[in-house]
Amino acid sequence: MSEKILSVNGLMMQFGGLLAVDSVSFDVSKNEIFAIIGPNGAGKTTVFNCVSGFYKPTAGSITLNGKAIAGYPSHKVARHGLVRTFQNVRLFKHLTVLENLLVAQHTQIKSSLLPGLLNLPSYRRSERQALNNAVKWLDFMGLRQFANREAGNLAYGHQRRLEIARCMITNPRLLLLDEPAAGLNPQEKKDLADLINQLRNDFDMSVLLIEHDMSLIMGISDRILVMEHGKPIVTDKPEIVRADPRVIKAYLGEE
Ligand SMILES: Nc1ncnc2c1ncn2[C@@H]1O[C@H](COP(=O)(O)OP(=O)(O)OP(=O)(O)O)[C@@H](O)[C@H]1O
Repeated sequence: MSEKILSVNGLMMQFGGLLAVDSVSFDVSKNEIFAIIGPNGAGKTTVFNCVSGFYKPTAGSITLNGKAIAGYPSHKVARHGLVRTFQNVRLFKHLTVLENLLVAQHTQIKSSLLPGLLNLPSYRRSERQALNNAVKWLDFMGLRQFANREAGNLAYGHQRRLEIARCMITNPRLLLLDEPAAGLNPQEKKDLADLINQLRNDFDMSVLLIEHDMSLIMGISDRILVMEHGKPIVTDKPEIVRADPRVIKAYLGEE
């Protein structure tokens, strides 16, 4: 577990007079599940937004698979193999479940306009491939029976799984999950933990996640970065983080 997929060094993000992220550095290795935790307002989402291209950091470097990506827009970051989910599920709610997975692939299909207009075999082939891929992911996520339902009408837990499927269908090297357990019931949380582990094991990728659910985090993370007031406190294995007096102090009164 040594090859680095992501390296963040000296990351800073300032909003007016507020330093929301201050000197944050960490690496995510190949096949690693890496979590960022911390009390509300610690700067976790801001780190995510910088890494995934939604914010241009004030300072610091972000390297994805050897490529410097700080300041890249999110679609370009995605093309380099980093995709993310959001705290509030973001799907095309009026499209069907299947259509959501087809649309996700269209950002990747490289065919030019002409083959599509002329309905050439190369175009039909890539459309067929996209459909097969979508069905594969519906099966994997246990969502096939909902293929033709509007995404916005799915149960919340299923919407979350669809959002993850929409990320996975682009074959990411690094998947960012922003509070994936929020709003899930205990059984769905357990299924989510199994799913995250399975994705990491079966698809040769890494996972970076933010989560408030401590039992989920402690159960699945290889390493955890704890932040407080924009600053990193400690980065280590779950059992060490759990016993660290600085972490306990940061969380006092929260848990
Ligand atoms: N776009 C923005 N403009 C101004 N301030 C912001 C912006 N985004 C975040 N902040 C501020 O930066 C700080 C860190 O916020 P951030 O959302 O990153 O924390 P967090 O650790 O993700 O919190 P939570 O666990 O509640 O989601 C907060 O004080 C927040 O108000």
